[in-house]
Amino acid sequence: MSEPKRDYSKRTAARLLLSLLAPYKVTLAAILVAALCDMSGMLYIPTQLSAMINVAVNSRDMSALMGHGVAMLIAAFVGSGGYIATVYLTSRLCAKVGRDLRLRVYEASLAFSASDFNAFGTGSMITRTLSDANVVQQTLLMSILMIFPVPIACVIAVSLAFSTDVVMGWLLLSVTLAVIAICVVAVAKSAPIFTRLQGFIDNMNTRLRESITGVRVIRAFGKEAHERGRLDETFTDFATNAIRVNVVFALTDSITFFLMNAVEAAIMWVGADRVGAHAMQIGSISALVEYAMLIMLFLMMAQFAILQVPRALACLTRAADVLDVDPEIADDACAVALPAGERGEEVARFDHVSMRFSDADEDTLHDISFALRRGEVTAIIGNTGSGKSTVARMLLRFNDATGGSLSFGGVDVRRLTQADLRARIAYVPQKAWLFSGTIAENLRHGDASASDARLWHALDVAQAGFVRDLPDALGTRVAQGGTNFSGGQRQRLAIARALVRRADLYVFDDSFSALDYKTDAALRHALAGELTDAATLIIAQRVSTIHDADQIVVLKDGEVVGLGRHDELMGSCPTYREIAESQSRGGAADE
Ligand SMILES: Nc1ncnc2c1ncn2[C@@H]1O[C@H](COP(=O)(O)OP(=O)(O)OP(=O)(O)O)[C@@H](O)[C@H]1O
Repeated sequence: MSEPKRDYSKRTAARLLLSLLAPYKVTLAAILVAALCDMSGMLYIPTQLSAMINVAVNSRDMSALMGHGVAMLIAAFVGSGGYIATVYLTSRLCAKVGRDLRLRVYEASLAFSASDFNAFGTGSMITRTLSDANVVQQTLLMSILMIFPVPIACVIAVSLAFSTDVVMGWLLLSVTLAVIAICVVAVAKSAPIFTRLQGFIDNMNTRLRESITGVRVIRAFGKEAHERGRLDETFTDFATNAIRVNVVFALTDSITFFLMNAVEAAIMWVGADRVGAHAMQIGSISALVEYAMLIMLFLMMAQFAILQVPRALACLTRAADVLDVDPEIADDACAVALPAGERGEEVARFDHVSMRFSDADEDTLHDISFALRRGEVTAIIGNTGSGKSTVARMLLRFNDATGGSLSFGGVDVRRLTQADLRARIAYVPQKAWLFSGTIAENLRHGDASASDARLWHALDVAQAGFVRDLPDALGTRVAQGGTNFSGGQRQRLAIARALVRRADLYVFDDSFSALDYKTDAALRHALAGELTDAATLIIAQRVSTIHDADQIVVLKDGEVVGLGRHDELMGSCPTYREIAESQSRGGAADE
């Protein structure tokens, strides 16, 4: 499986972040104003406190004391208001950015072909859509609240310290630079580990998913211990790296806490000398201690947030990788619409079509030619792996022809929009997948506006009368994947879902395989009366299922080796005769 193109340059991540923030310029401006109020209020309080102490020590002027007290109160209100507004606006902004990123990645993945999707893997796509977007959202929140105010706070506090006393200014500046240096080292050490951690989450997701969905196979083969070992290895990789990061955190925190206390002691020590030398007033010591504590606190918080930045950049780049993919199947810029009410007799035509999967070395289909006509049933039969499902998927443009052309309604499918094309086709996939919800909701995937009467009619044609016996009938809950129904019931519900749609072409990809012969025959009989106005394509393994088809395409290793009705093929096509005879020997041929 080839890895998608990856460019871990920070510019891609930065560009994506800017495009995510672009719609929220006004909110960003409001956050800037609120943060400035918060910062000014916070730093103004120690300045006023220092002035208050100096007044109390020197003159005991009550009105001056009251003035400083009122100024402190106003600063406290402005600061708190600014802080509340900053947190509120930032939380809203980041939640919206997270939502937008998730939506963008999800929408991009909807346009992926199977091989585009395989290039990333399901586990990684889930991590990129959910966990990565969460990391970006949280880091953006922390960055705005914890990193963004730091330079402003440091510059203001160090300037105030210098204006109070030059020696104290140098002291504060030196400690600030020392803590910044520690932060830089800690970030440099932990950034690569954080980036690796995201890859480990991918691995955990992929393996966990595999072992949960395959739990029955694991139990049936007694492979619990082996599977536990595989998961244990993945969890241990993650834990080992997470511990390494936490050790860096713990060391940095302890050093910074030590420096916080050391700088407080130094300010007291040096400050006492400076006050003794009448170089500054005693109240200024409290202001300087406050400035120092604020700087340390901001730097510590910033350091925690900065450590998340490389991980968030990696997540943004991983999202950019998804958004940068040019989907293998894309709508033509000059796509034409199928003429409304186009009712030509020939619904679709394969004209010398060849198809090679992008990751394959040879063609899966070679030079296929046949037409699907309105009112006719076309069947495809062939050995497993002969390319039957690939033919069906090409009709829906899940894969494009690499040679020849496939037309729908007389127009090359590559010149139609995918939505227009798929709206004309009702498809029952090989694996009958149902969504969590009710039976009615599942059936209305075929047509959202279908009435209950139409749903019941489709269920009757699909031989899914068992729904009538369910206590909640159409309102019966369906578990994810439809696992609360049997394989045959799921197939019939998937057939009914397709029948709810009014289409020009109905494609049944091996959709009768889980049905018993009697139900299979009853279903085909009901379908024959129902789909007289559309083309029908039935892919089947059993000759009995396609016995009455108007034309049967016999596929062998991706080539058409026979085309005709049952009786003709029995005489002219050895491959078909072999399949039919092997089934009749097994008692599975014509009823
Ligand atoms: N995404 C893919 N990438 C590469 N090769 C693929 C891909 N999907 C299918 N193939 C290959 O194409 C061939 C035809 O597959 P296809 O599913 O069309 O066969 P089929 O006749 O429907 O088989 P079955 O009867 O078992 O469902 C197989 O050899 C398969 O391995």
